[in-house]
Amino acid sequence: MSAIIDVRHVHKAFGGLNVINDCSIQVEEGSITGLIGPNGAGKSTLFNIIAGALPLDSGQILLDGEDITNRPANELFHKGLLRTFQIAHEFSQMTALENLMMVPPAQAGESLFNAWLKPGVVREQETEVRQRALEVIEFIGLHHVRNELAGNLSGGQKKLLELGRTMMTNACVVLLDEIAAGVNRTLLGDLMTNIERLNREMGYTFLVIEHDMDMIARLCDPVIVLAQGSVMVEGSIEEIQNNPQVIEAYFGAGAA
Ligand SMILES: Nc1ncnc2c1ncn2[C@@H]1O[C@H](COP(=O)(O)OP(=O)(O)OP(=O)(O)O)[C@@H](O)[C@H]1O
Repeated sequence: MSAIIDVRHVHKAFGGLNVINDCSIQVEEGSITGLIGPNGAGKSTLFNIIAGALPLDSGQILLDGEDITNRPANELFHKGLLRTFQIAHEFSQMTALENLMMVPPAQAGESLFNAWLKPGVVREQETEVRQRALEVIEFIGLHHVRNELAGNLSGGQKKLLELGRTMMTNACVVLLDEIAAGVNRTLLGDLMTNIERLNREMGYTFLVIEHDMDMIARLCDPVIVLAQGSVMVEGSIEEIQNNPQVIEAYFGAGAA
C-alpha cells in the first residue's frame, strides 16, 4: 500500500497559539484510518487544512503524490478528496433523493447554453443522475424516505444521507468528522456497515475523526493519536488502548 494522503511537517497557529506542530501523518490507500485525541488536540484543524478549508503556515500535503498544499476545497473535490458536511439549510427543503441529485458537479442542466441548445443531452444526464441517486439511496437504506424533506429526517438518517452524497461523486478519499455524534445505535450500525462496504467494495479510503471508541475499534486500522497538534502514537486499536501515554493524555496523570 502507498500513502494517498501524506501530511508533511505541517504547522498552524491561530494568533499566538500553536495548534498544529510539525505534524506528519500518512493515510494508506484503501485504509480506514482513525484520528483521535483529547479535546482541543487539533484534529478538526488538521482536517480543515487537508480538506482545503484552512491555509497552513508551513509544511506540505500530498494527495496520491501530488502537492495539494493550500489548494481550495472545490479543486480537491474534483480530485476526489472530500469531507462530509452537515446538510446545509437550503438543502433541508429538498427531498432526500433531490439532495443526492444535487451533488454531481458540472451537470449539463446547470448551463443555460445546454438547457436551450442541447435539451436532449440535459434530459439524458438527468436520467442518469436520477438512476445513480436511486441506487445510492437503496445502498444507504433510505429508499423508504427518499421523498421526505431532508430537514425532516432523523439525525442518523441525515448522516447516512451525507455519506450517500459522497457516493454521488468520484470520491477516492473521504474525511469523516464525528459522523457518529447524535446517531442512535441501530443507525450507527448501518452507517458503519456502509462505510465498510464503501471501503471494501468500492475502494474508498477514509480518514475518520471520532470520539466514539466503539466505532474507532470496529472500523479503524491504524489509529493515529494527536495531542497538542502532533502525533503522539500510531498503531492498532489494541496498541493505542494499552499505551500509557494515551491513557494519560485522555484521563490525566495517575490513570495509567
Ligand atoms: N479559527 C480558530 N481561531 C482560533 N483558535 C482556534 C480556531 N480553530 C480552532 N482553534 C483552537 O485550536 C485548538 C484545536 O482545536 P480543534 O477544533 O482543531 O481541536 P479538536 O481536536 O478537533 O477538538 P475537539 O475534539 O474538542 O473537537 C483549540 O484550542 C481551539 O480553540
